[in-house]
Amino acid sequence: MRIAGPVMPWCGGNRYELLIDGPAFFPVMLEAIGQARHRVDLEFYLVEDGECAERMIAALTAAAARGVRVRCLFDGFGCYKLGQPQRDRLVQGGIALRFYNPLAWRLRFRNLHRDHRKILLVDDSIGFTGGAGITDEFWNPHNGDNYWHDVMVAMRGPILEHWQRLFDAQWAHCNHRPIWDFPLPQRPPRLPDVPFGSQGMGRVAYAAARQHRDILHSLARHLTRAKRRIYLATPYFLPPGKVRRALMRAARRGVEVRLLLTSHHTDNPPVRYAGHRHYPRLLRAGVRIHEYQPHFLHMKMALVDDWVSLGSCNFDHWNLRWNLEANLEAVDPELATQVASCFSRDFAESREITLEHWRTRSLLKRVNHGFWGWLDRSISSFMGR
Ligand SMILES: O=P(O)(O)OC[C@H](O)CO
Repeated sequence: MRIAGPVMPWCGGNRYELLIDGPAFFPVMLEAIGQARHRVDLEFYLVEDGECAERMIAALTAAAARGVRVRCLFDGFGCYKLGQPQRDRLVQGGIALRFYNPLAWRLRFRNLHRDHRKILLVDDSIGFTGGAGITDEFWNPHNGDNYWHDVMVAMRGPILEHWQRLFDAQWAHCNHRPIWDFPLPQRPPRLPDVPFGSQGMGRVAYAAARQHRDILHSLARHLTRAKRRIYLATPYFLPPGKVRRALMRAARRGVEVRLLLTSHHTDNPPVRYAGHRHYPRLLRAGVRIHEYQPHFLHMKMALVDDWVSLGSCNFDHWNLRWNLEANLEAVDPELATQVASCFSRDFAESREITLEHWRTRSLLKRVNHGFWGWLDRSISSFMGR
């Protein structure tokens, strides 16, 4: 498989389980590693020293010690808070460790290319993807109630073979041919149609900078065809114009369109402010906007009618320009129900932003929205969006 190349097909007969928040998904992931017999592959953007990484390293080195082949592919920037002692422990524990695009002066803007994927594959038996990183923000067993709100999905079935192909290709390429050396596509990829009436259908949708963006094209296609509902969650709301326009058009034709976004609990206030500049037009078109109150909302998940897309992609123009991303797309009644319930609970714990509320925002907020919005626009046009 060429890394910037083919679109993955749909395949049936898969089973999914949505796992909500670190205290739910990390123990399941660790248990899966504990039961590995042949192979564990891990590709993660964010990996930092702490209790969470400690548990993960212990599970990985224990697997390697009993003869399991363990490979870790971490992003060269996302893991900068993973100290040398932990890296040494991994390597001395028999784990093959690679880094994607470590920072270097000579790369200049190309330092912005990041491997943002979050994938764990264990044998051919179970795989996980979602939005989390291996850091204490997502799970600290000693501090149970304080976490970034995110989801991972556990996957079983033939789709694991496609995830394995994606991982193997990236593992092989990461030390050789950088993504920017691949030619830009002449036209958008040809996406396979969603099969009708099956259970457990799934597809690996991925992005590789501007060279391959099937996550975006697929999302846009589903937004355009939506009939009943569109629920979309992202922590960094800077969607490409194509996505914004599709959301507004859907709302105008009567589709229930609801966004789940961050509140003041965010790790990046400037990005939140920059995204706010899109609120008025979306609200006028009939899009409902909810800001999640209990924690930092970090999940990236879309439900369009019964089609689900969830994984690493924030659906924002920055991620889609520079990053490697990977999402599960699924059409499966059980998963759609789990995702819809997750959204319903989160909407109930959110503050809905209305146009009236928007018009009465403070002067300081207006200045922030204006400044950060202008900066986002200016940098994007400088980079030739
Ligand atoms: O890039 P994400 O969406 O995985 O989020 C990670 C945060 O940016 C860490 O600050």
